[in-house]
Amino acid sequence: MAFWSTSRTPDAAVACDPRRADYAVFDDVSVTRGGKTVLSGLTLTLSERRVAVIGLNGSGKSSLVRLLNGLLLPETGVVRVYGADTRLVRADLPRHVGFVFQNPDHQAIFPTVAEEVAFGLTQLGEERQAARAGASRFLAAHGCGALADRPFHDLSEGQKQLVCILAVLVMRPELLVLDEPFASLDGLATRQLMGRLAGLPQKLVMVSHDLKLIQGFDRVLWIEDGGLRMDGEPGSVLPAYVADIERRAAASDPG
Ligand SMILES: Nc1ncnc2c1ncn2[C@@H]1O[C@H](COP(=O)(O)OP(=O)(O)OP(=O)(O)O)[C@@H](O)[C@H]1O
Repeated sequence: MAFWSTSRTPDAAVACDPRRADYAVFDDVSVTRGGKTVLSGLTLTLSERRVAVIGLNGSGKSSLVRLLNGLLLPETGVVRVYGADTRLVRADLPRHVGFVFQNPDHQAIFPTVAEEVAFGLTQLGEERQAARAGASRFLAAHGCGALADRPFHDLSEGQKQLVCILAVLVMRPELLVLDEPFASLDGLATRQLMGRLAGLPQKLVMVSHDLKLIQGFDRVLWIEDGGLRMDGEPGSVLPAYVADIERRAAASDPG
C-alpha cells in the first residue's frame, strides 16, 4: 500500500462536502496487498442509501470498503469521499465515515463502554469530562444506559457489536461502513441490529456473506478478480451470484 502515491497529482479539493449526493467516487483505483493485486482499475460512483458488497473470500471486499475511510489508500488512482481525495483528508474522514469492523475486539480500545463511546466525542474536540457525560446520554438515548460502566470485554458479542456501532454513530458520520458486522452474531441479535440500522439516517455500505440481509438494499457490488463482476439491484445480482456459487461447487465436487 502506498500512502502517498506519486503516480497522480492530488486533487485541488481538500475538504469533504457532506452535502454531496455522490459520497464516494473510485477513479481507476488499484490496490496491492501482500504483493498481490487486490483491486485493479476500479471505477465506481456511489450515491445510493444502502449499498452491499459481496464476493468470495479474499475477493477484495474489505479492501474496497477500507478505502472509504482511509484505512487503506490506493496504490494508483484516486478515491474521493464526499468530493475529497482520501489521501488529503485522511485525518478528517472519521467525522464523515464511521467504520465498524467484523470483530468488535479489533475496534474497541477502552476498558468500559462509556469510555469507548466518549472517545468519539473527544475526537470531535470535546473535553474528557463533557465527552463522558455526552457518552452516557447517548447510550441512554439508544437504550443502552445500563451498559455504560460495563467492561467492554464482558459483553455478549451482540452487545459488543452494538456498542461499536454506537461508538461510531456518536460522531454523527454521514456514511456508515460495516465490514461483515454480523459474522459472529446469532439470528436474533442480527435481526435486532439490522432493525436498528434500517432506522438510521446514515447512508450505509455493508459487506455481507448473508444474502438475505441485503435483499432490500438499493445496490449490490459483486467483487471478483480485482474488479466488479456485477453491479446492480439485488434482484439481478444476488441470483446470479448464487448460481455462480452453485456452478463452482458442482465443478469442484469430487463425487
Ligand atoms: N494486511 C494484509 N496484508 C497482506 N495481504 C492482505 C492483507 N489483508 C488482505 N490481504 C489480501 O488481500 C486480498 C483481499 O483481501 P480482503 O480482506 O480485501 O478480501 P475479502 O473479500 O474481504 O475476504 P473475506 O471475505 O475472506 O473477508 C486477499 O488475498 C488477502 O489475502
